[in-house]
Amino acid sequence: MFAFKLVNFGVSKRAFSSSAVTAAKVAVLGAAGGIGQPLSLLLKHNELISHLSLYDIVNTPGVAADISHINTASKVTGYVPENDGLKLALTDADIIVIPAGVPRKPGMSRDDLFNTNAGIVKDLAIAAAQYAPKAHLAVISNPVNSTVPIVSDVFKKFNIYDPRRIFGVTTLDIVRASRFVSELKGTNPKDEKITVVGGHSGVTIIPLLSQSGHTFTDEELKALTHRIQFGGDEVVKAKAGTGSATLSMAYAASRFTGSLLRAIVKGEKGVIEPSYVKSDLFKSDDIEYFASNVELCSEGVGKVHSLGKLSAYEKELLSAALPELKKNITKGVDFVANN
Ligand SMILES: NC(=O)c1ccc[n+]([C@@H]2O[C@H](COP(=O)([O-])OP(=O)(O)OC[C@H]3O[C@@H](n4cnc5c(N)ncnc54)[C@H](O)[C@@H]3O)[C@@H](O)[C@H]2O)c1
Ligand SMILES: O=C(O)C[C@H](O)C(=O)O
Repeated sequence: MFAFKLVNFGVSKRAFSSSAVTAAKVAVLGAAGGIGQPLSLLLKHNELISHLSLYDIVNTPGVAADISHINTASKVTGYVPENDGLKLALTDADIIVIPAGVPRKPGMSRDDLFNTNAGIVKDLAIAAAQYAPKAHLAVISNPVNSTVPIVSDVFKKFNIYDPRRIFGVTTLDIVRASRFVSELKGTNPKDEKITVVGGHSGVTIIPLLSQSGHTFTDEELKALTHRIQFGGDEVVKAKAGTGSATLSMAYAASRFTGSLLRAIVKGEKGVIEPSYVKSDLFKSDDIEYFASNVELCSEGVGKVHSLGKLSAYEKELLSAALPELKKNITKGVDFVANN
């Protein structure tokens, strides 16, 4: 039995009213997990966060107590399900980041996680719809291609759906792509701006290396593309049954959340992050969600960028991705319709 179910550390008050946001409450759901802990640590350093609200089904009081000792200004609270923990974690949240759910083991696809994670994400989306209907949601839980449609369709059922506020976090694909290209070209990864579009699993991950400013041999292009598409598998294999990417993902999610905060809290213009969002880019193929560069604004999604000019190879990758993406989206939509 925990000595306390709800912990509330720190003294700073929520620093904004609905009309003038100067800092935000960010809730992390799944905060005691492999991603949740380092993500919460990184978010504690973000000065645009006034309140970091940590929720998990276990161990959150300890994580919150630990992080709360870091000498940055934000308040940290930790919740478990008892005593209305989820409601308290979500109430007044401006951004909800969701890394709750099980990770892959070697030999599994992200879609193999669907049976467990779809229900977790659906329940958390229902709670978000009830307690923080205006929040921006950043979904990390896999399979992202399906969990974003799940959140969206739950919100439609609650009549609070605003597609500008729901994001699938695909930043890790871009982080990896820039790192892998820099390793090959001997450049600083920070200078590499690699566009990756599509979805977040295997063949649905489409790196647009023709737009990178580099030239590659056919062999390099195929090897790089494969590594970017299956970078997650590289980590799953190396972790040998103990999980998937957590630290690089925490970095990626912190970057994404930081960008969103700059847009919604500071009103900064021209903030572009790749993300899997409701998109009209492939509407004619009956595909409702697609990852591409997204310009963020105070309402969330500002402008969904088009893909630009594709090489013949990238057009082939796109043709392989679209049917898989459609299948993943339909699976999420059907889950909400039937459960
Ligand atoms: N989008 C991406 O690029 C990306 C990258 C890496 C991992 N992931 C995915 O993120 C998810 C989490 O990965 P991880 O390594 O942190 O897993 P983990 O098992 O280490 O942590 C998951 C946490 O979720 C918690 N949890 C389970 N059910 C919950 C619920 N109903 N409410 C709140 N919390 C709950 C668990 O208690 C656990 O602490 C996985 O689905 C993984 O595939 C996505
Ligand atoms: O590979 C996984 O299952 C986790 C994540 O989606 C990743 O890309 O690392």
